[in-house]
Amino acid sequence: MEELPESHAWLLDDSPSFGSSVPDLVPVINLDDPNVMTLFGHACKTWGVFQITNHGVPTKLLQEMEDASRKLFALPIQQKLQAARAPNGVSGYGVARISSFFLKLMWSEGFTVVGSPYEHARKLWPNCYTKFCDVIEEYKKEMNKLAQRLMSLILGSLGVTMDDVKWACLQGSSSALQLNSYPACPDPDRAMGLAAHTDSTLLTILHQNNTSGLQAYKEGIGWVTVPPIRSALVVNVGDLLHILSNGLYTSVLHRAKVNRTQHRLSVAYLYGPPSNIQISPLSKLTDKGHPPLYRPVTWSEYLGAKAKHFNKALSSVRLCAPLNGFADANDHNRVQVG
Ligand SMILES: C=C1C[C@]23C[C@@]1(O)CC[C@H]2[C@@]12CCC[C@@](C)(C(=O)O1)[C@H]2[C@@H]3C(=O)O
Ligand SMILES: O=C(O)CCC(=O)C(=O)O
Ligand SMILES: [Fe+2]
Repeated sequence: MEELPESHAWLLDDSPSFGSSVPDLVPVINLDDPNVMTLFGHACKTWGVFQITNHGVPTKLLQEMEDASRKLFALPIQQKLQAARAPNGVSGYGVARISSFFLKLMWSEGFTVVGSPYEHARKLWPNCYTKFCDVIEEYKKEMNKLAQRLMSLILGSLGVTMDDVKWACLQGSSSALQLNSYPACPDPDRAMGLAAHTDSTLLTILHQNNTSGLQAYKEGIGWVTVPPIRSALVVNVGDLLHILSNGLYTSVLHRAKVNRTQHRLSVAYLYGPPSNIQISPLSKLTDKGHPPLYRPVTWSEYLGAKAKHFNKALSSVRLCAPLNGFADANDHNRVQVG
């Protein structure tokens, strides 16, 4: 394709936007650093996004996941559509589910895995789906282990232990895997890979291939690129952690831009609590002067709120107006989202 179709041309007015020469960089935290807990707390408070190194996930597995994803998106469209996400379903192939909130189309395709990948993988490769499924299962296992470790550090940085949060040690936490593909685009400045959003998770662990595109929004600065670092994974604070920390750690608004020459791939591990556990601000963080700002909500209920209200979902579970008069970061009224 030589020209961007009008259906995909976004009217973007989001300056200032910084590339790699930002005055302030997204933190990169070495998990072996003796100060890791403090560094996590600071990054969650000031950015809501950071990169981690020495995370222990085998490089080979990250590469296998990337290869499996590339293989999937390289299939002919008719074959991918065999595994299309059902209208009210969550798993399968399709456009970003937030697409319905925007007039323009995004320059991307996705594949979501909730639970077992077998049903959809069989439709993609009727005779050879085992390798794909094995990689997905192994990836989910490693990511779950890492997410529990990150959660323990994040709770620690809030002065809380995993024992204080009864569900945190429970097996059966819910998760989803989102494979994203952003083909090279003839007019990347006017296109949008994945529109600005926050994740509904506790936290998201993102692996991006060697092509930049992920941007995070920082109050007072604007859109900042999160550069791909080969050995690093990106961690986003999601809306449920925002609620759990009573707004101390803010869920990060982020988006994916596209590239003129390179095909970009990313794999997001969306980590949440067991689906029917009520999440509310930690009692250790609230008192008379700091009342709980959000009502208890389960992950399933919150995903429903997100599907209905999108960027107003966090406000929809808010109990009282913020004392400082500012809207929630997620009520990104000042940031153009579509
Ligand atoms: C668990 C989930 C979070 C998610 C909706 C989903 O059911 C599965 C896909 C997830 C994802 C990935 C891309 C961005 C996002 C906003 C979307 O449209 O689908 C998130 C959803 C979310 O965090 O709300
Ligand atoms: O592709 C990216 O960098 C972002 C993906 C993302 O935000 C998501 O899957 O939720
Ligand atoms: Fe996201």
